[in-house]
Amino acid sequence: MIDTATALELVTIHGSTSTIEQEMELENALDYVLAKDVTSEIDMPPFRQSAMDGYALHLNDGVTYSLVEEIKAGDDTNPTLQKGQAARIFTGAPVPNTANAVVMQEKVRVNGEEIILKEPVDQGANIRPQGEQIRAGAIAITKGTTLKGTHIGFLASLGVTKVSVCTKPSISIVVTGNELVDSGEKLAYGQIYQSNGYMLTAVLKELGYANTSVVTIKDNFQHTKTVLKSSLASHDIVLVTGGISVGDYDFVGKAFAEIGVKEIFYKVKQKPGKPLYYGKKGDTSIFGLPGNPAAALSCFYVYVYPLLKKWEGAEQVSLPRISLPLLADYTVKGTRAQFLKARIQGAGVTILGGQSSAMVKAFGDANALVYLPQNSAEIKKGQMVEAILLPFK
Ligand SMILES: Nc1nc2c(c(=O)[nH]1)N[C@H]1C(S)=C(S)[C@@H](COP(=O)(O)OP(=O)(O)OC[C@H]3O[C@@H](n4cnc5c(N)ncnc54)[C@H](O)[C@@H]3O)O[C@H]1N2
Ligand code: MOO
Repeated sequence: MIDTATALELVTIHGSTSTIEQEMELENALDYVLAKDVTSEIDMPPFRQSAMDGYALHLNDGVTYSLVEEIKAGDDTNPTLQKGQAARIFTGAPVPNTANAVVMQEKVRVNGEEIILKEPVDQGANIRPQGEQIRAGAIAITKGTTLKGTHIGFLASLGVTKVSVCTKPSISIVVTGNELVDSGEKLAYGQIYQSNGYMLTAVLKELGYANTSVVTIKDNFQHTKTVLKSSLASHDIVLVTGGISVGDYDFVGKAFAEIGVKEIFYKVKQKPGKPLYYGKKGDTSIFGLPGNPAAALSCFYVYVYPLLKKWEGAEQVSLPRISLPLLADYTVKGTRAQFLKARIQGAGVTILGGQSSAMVKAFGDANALVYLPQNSAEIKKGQMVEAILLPFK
């Protein structure tokens, strides 16, 4: 059995990266990874901009200025102000080249066609210099960034309409088990509702991977081989759940071997997810995730997420990890490394109840997974632990 760090390293070494790029309208590019740097074609702001409603001044030594102009946002006027002259100006309006400060209207007294400063005004006050945010020709966002709403907002402000992004992988989810029944049907004794397929489809969608399909199969060797073969042939990534342990009806590992999947690793010293399998056939990666839903989800965030990100050429492949103090004592069961459903609150993190690998309920309250290395034993309140930040929490 290998340790968690080795398993993660093997996934990131062996995971393939797509070579296909596509041009995409900016508005459709949410959650795609940039395939090329985006360079700004304009200075932002494109002109010297007023940051306040007030008066643009050509500073002199006195406190009284004569009012000669009015400039609204969107106006294309650039009046010449002599020393001691002022123009009424509004937030976002172009500041005349001859003005060297803007004073907020609250800080002046208006007297007919004159304004009187209530306090001194600094040179350059309340003027956003041209190109203050970015200069034309500079890189706005680098290749490998996963585009979020914030990035789209920034690129839109630069007038970008199209971006070059990496294609997303097509993902096949194969759920195995004789006991599985689809929701909507009545449960007979010994049966449970199939949930892994719905769960993985939903968390993938949440992360921007919508090109997914689910197949449910019984614990039958021939059928397992046939379905896995066709899933591998038609997808970039295959996620199988269940049937990967050592039981007589766990056919997934044997099927992988027979259809020519190259095993990269099988079994990791971790809880949950001990029987995790990762292999490759050609460029297609395949995971054998444990059937237990919380184990499958934990392995998804720790190992599948970096594989997806690497496939897209992302700069940052793993979920971020931070160090935080534990808010209550925790006793570790067993010696394996642990990924524990946890909630970061304030300046610390609490390990939640319901840690069984069959129990997915606590994931609803979790915003992190606490990682405890092998043989952690007793962790005391206040001790620093590593927390993996879950996305969208
Ligand atoms: N003798 C041993 N038995 C087991 C070992 C072991 O080392 N020696 N490891 C245990 C560990 S740890 C895990 S994790 C499980 C993993 O088993 P499988 O991946 O083969 O999963 P299954 O047995 O098929 O299912 C486990 C559990 O999950 C339920 N399940 C499966 N698929 C779904 C689904 N799509 N939706 C909802 N629930 C699902 C299934 O009914 C089982 O209860 O093996 C241990 N055994
Ligand atoms: O490793 Mo299993 O996922 O503990 O139950």
